[in-house]
Amino acid sequence: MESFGGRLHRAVAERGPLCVGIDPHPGLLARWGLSDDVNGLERFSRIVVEALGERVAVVKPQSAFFERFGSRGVSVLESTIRQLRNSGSLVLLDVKRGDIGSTVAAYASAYLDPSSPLYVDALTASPYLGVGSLAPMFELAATHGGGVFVLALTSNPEGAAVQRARTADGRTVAQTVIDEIAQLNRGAEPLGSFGLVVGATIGDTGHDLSAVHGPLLAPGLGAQGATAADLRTVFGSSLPSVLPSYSREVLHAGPDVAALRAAADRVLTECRATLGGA
Ligand SMILES: O=c1ccn([C@@H]2O[C@H](COP(=O)(O)O)[C@@H](O)[C@H]2O)c(=O)[nH]1
Repeated sequence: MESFGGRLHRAVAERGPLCVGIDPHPGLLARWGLSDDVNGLERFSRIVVEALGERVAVVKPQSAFFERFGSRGVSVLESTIRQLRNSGSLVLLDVKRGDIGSTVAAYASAYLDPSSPLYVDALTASPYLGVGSLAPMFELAATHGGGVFVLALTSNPEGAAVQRARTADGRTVAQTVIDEIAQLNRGAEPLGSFGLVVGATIGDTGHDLSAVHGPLLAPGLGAQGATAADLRTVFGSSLPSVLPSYSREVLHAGPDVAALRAAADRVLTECRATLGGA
């Protein structure tokens, strides 16, 4: 069985370093002429899958926008995940799960067990109950070739107060997360399956990402103000591991399928200009 890191490495080589989010904001549904209900949600998601599922390396549904419609919204999420998997893109569910270990084991079953209706290639996880509490996710991911992206330095300004606080040994909280994920990826080839979320908005924070050897998901591009050129400042010598992530910047181009594809191509070209020479 191929690891998630291996599958991601191949997908990026074939399709380019790009993750596009499915974030059906109420404002985007209105902009696309869709109703702010489950029917609008389903139509929105289908259009994104049709436009990008066969072209983009990774598609990242944002669970919150599906959950807000209750069980019918989660049902749309399940079918969107299925459609994406059939179209060939890797599915990264942005759901930021984290809890005590025994509950994390249930989250792991929900998202990383191939028999689950919400089975995805990878999910986002929160380390604020301790990175060790996420162990059941790491274990199930390793068993089934899945991936986990752990929040390290998030793109929102509020994150810094927690993530850049100093621990007893002088490292920041974020650096302890970075170092633990680096340990998990040791020896993995061609790329580890355990990634980090590092916002493209954060500037040069002096954190050392050089040993991570796993994918670095970079949200915050476009709508949150960061540009592809900012990736160089944030990631420095770790640029080759960066997976740039855009949601609204691309989704604003919809609902026209050709326009969505053109927007994804444009941001990919911008990212390649920075990452290409990395
Ligand atoms: O640090 C983080 C972690 C996750 N996100 C998520 O990414 C997208 C960003 O959407 P844009 O429209 O491109 O701003 C969204 O789903 C966030 O929840 C993040 O922005 N920052």
